[in-house]
Amino acid sequence: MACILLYSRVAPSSYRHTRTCICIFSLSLSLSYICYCLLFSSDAIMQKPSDPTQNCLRLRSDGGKKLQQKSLYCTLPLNARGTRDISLHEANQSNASVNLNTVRNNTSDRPTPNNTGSGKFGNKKLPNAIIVGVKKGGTRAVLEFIRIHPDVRAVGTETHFFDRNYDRGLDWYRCLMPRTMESQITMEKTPSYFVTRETPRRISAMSRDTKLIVVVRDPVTRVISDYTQTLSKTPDLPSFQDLAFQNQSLGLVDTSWNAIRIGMYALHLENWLRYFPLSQIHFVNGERLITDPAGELARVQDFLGLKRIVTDKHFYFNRTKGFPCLKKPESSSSPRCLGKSKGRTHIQIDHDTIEQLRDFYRPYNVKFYEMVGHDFRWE
Ligand SMILES: Nc1ncnc2c1ncn2[C@@H]1O[C@H](COP(=O)(O)OS(=O)(=O)O)[C@@H](OP(=O)(O)O)[C@H]1O
Repeated sequence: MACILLYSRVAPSSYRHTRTCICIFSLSLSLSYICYCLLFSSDAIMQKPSDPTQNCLRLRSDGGKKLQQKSLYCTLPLNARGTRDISLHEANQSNASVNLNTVRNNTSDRPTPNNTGSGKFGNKKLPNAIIVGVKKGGTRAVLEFIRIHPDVRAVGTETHFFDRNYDRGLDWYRCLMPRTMESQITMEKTPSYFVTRETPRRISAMSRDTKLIVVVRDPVTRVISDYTQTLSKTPDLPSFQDLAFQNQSLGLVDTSWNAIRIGMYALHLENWLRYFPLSQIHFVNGERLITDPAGELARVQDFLGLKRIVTDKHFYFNRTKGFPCLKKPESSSSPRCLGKSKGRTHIQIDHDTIEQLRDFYRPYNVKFYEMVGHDFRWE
C-alpha cells in the first residue's frame, strides 16, 4: 500500500498504472509466502526432531573425551505426543549444563553402526544392569571389559543419576543411554551409588528387575587407593593418618571420613537388601579381576544371562602397566589398557597403620562374608 501511495504522488500518470500493477503483484507474492510459511513450515521453525531422545549429548567439537550437554531438550518431560515442549526448553536454555566425566567416544549419541539416530537401529532404554560400586574397586575395568560383548552397550560416563541428578527425571536418564537392539542390554556404572542411602530405593522404583554389580576389594587397599587419588588432585591434603584416625594411639578410626566409610561394605549392603534380593546382586572380586579377568568376566556374563563371549582370548598382561589389558582388535591401533588414573602406585603406609585398619575392618568384613555367602579373605 505504501508503495502505491508513493507512486501516486511522485510518478507521472502514464507510469502509474504499470507501477501499481507491479506493486500489487509484489504484495500478493509476499502474502503467498507468508501463508506458505504458516501452513507448511511450523515443524521446521520448531526444529522438532523425529526422535525426541536424539541429540541429548554430543561430543565436544575438539574430539576430546568429555561429553557436554549442548541441549537441555532431553531434560524436558515428554508430553502426551511423546515429544517435548520446545518453549519450555528455550526457557531452560540459560540453566546450568550437566557435567559428565570421561567417556569413550562411541558412547555418544553420534551415529555408529548400531546407532544411526533412527528407531530401526535400536532405542534408548533404561539400564537393565548397573555397576553400583565400589569406588576404586575396579568398576571401570569391569565396564570396559563387559562392553566388548556384542550384546552389551553401555554409557561410559558416570551419570550420577540416582545420587546427584535424580531430579532431572527418568527421561533425562534414558537420554544418556546408547541405543540398543532388543537383544542387547544397557549398562552404566556410577560407583558412588553403593554408599548413597536413597539409591537402592530409587533404582528399585525404576525397575525391581535391575541387575546390580558390586566390585569389591580389600577395604584397606581400597582406602589407600582412594587417598592416593585424592592426593593426586589435592597435594596439600592432610596426611593419611590424620584423616583416617580420630586418635591413632587409641586406635580410634574416623568413620566420618568417607574414604573409610565406603569400605564398611556390610553396612551399605544392608540398605540394598531392603530393596533387592541377594540373587539380584553380583559381587565381582576386585583382586581376582586383576589376576584372572576372564574368570571374573565369565561370572559377570552368567549373571547377566549372556553367552560367554568375553574370554581369556581377549586379555593379555601388560608388563609396563602391571595390569591386564584388552588385546587390540585387528581394526584398531589404539591402546586398550585403562588410563593412567587406574593402577596408580599407592602411597606408602606404615605397617602399624595397616594393622590398625585391618582390625577396624575385620568385623565388617566377616559380616559381609556372611551376608554374601563368600569369604573374600581380606587378611
Ligand atoms: N585391568 C586393570 N587396569 C587398571 N586398573 C585395574 C584393572 N583391573 C582392576 N583395576 C583396579 O581398578 C582400580 C580403579 O577402580 P575404579 O575403576 O572402580 O575407580 S573409580 O572409582 O572409577 O575411580 C585401580 O585402583 P588403583 O590400583 O588403586 O589405581 C586398579 O587397581
